[in-house]
Amino acid sequence: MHWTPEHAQPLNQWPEQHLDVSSTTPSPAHKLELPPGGRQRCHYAWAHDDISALTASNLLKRYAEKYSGVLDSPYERPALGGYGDAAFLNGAKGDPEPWPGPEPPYPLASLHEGLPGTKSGSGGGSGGLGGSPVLAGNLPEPLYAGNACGGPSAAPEYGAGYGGGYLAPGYCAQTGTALPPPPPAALLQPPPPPGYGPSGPLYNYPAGGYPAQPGYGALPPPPAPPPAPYLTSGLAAPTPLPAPAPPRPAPTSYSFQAAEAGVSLKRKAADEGAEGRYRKYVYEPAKAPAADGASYPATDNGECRGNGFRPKPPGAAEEASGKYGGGVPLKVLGSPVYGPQLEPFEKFPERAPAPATRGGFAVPSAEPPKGVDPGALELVTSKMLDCGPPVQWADVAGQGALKAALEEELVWPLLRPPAYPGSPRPPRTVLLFGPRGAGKALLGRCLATQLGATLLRLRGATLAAPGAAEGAHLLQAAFAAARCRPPSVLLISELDALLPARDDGIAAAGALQAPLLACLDGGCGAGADGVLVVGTTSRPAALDEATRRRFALRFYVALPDGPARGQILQRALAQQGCALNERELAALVQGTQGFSGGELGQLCQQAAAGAGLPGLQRPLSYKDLEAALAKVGPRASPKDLDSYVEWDKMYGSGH
Ligand SMILES: Nc1ncnc2c1ncn2[C@@H]1O[C@H](COP(=O)(O)OP(=O)(O)OP(=O)(O)O)[C@@H](O)[C@H]1O
Ligand SMILES: [Mg+2]
Repeated sequence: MHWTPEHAQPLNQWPEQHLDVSSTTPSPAHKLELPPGGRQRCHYAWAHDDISALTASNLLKRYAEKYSGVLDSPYERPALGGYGDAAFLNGAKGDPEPWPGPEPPYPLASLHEGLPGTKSGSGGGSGGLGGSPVLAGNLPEPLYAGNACGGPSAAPEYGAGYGGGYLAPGYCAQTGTALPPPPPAALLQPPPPPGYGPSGPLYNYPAGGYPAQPGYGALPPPPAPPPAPYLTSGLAAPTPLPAPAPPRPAPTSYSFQAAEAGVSLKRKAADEGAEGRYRKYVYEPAKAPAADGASYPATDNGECRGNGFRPKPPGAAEEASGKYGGGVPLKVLGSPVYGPQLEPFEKFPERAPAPATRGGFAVPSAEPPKGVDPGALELVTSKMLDCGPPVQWADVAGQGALKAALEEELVWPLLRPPAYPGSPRPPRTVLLFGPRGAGKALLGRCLATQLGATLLRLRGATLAAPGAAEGAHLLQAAFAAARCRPPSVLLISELDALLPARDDGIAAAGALQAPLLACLDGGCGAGADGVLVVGTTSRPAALDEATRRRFALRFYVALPDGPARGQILQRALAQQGCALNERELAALVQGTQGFSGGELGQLCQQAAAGAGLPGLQRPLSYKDLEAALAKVGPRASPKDLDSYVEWDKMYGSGH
């Protein structure tokens, strides 16, 4: 880069051509800033305040080049210190007048005046400042593109805010700090790595841009970095971020739901139109019994199996209409195969037979009990063993809450194996108290059926009749027989007959209490896990505390309510061929209020006896029953019923 005289231009034209002068009229502030007597030298000083930062930077670079050219010139090179800024830039060689500011300003006019190249005009001279147009023309275009010295336009990348108009009217030019010249040594240093600059951390973007953050859309493009006016020419421009990623497509995670919604909506509309509120259920065809004889295979874990209906499985409609139904609409398929059985009394679901494994309740006893007379044991077994038909829960009319309590608190704990070795034992004694004929013994039989146990029945009056010694002997034999046949249920009715409070003249009354308590302690203790003792009494108040505490559960068996009475009557009359209409049955239920189950049975027997129909020559009529009502009545008084309720509140287990 050498300056030639033919390319020289008048120095007074140079600033206008090569500086980004946006205004030729200095502002009043600038005028005031001019030093006295220095207008000629510094009349362009205000102009560089108005140039853009990029232009000033490029100008600095250019000056640096010129410094470098001077240093590289073949002429006798003065010492670097001989080009002191003060002397050189002020245009007066040897001018010792220092600039006031800490950093020298750019008095361009004085600079040109002091250029040695302009005076010598020798070819190959150093790059004096007057040779800047030549330098601009010789420099590669990209290096100086856009600058005020050689570029076609003056910093087009800057907005209006950088054009000089941002200066406030009262702005005072900082002559010493406007544009500090960078040290030439810094310019001579090797360029830093690409992408690194003075503000490297700020603009040191990764080559590929920032990766998109998961879960968010494309990041908005960061603000474009300014063109780094102070970067050296060899620095690479910051890597621009890639173009904003196209907008993310709509989330597809709901495509399944959307597709399903389309199908399900269609199906829903069809089902609702065809089946209405029952669209969720479908007839389940009968399944082949499992190999082990169970009604349901073990792998079938469907819900609501007992009632024969189950939630509609996918494709079940097609199966029903195609594979099983043969196109027959679902609503004409009839009742389900596994529908609930017609319960004679109330809708208490019939339970499955007792399972083969009875948990801790079944503990077989191999050897006969010691100390028990074999004759007595044989007598008890033959006389007291109940071989009646099994009694299911549905055979007991009414008593829904009581049956549920018995099942949950007695049957299930007994049938369930112990949770852990030290788990508490389920109750082995239960007391059922209530009016006579209320169904206490019936419930005892039902418990034996549910437990799959052998039922042994004892009556307190029967035990006490032969005397205390004989009664105790029989009592011990009964418990021994129960232990020999586990699981077994020992049903002791009229329990109060064994207690001393009884005043019916039986001599043995009260004498059997001690043997009873001893048998309860031994027969229902840890050594007799397979025995359940069910005591019943219509006089719970006769039980002393010791006897009462021997029974872990105490349930009140109340008289049957209206619906239960109707069911008991229907069953009893059906056995005699009597069929009452609804009105007659309702009137009969109304007229038997306060009757127990046993008394309702007596009523039907009395009606048949009164009609003189021992051989069922004709069915019973309502009039026969009306006539029997005059002879059979409830025995439990309201006072007695209140006493039961009170005792139940005090000692009952509740249900
Ligand atoms: N809830 C009931 N459902 C059907 N039958 C019943 C019901 N309650 C009582 N019975 C019938 O009444 C009769 C007497 O019942 P049960 O012997 O069980 O009464 P109880 O309470 O034991 O009387 P008691 O106190 O005199 O021993 C039985 O034939 C029984 O079938
Ligand atoms: Mg009884």
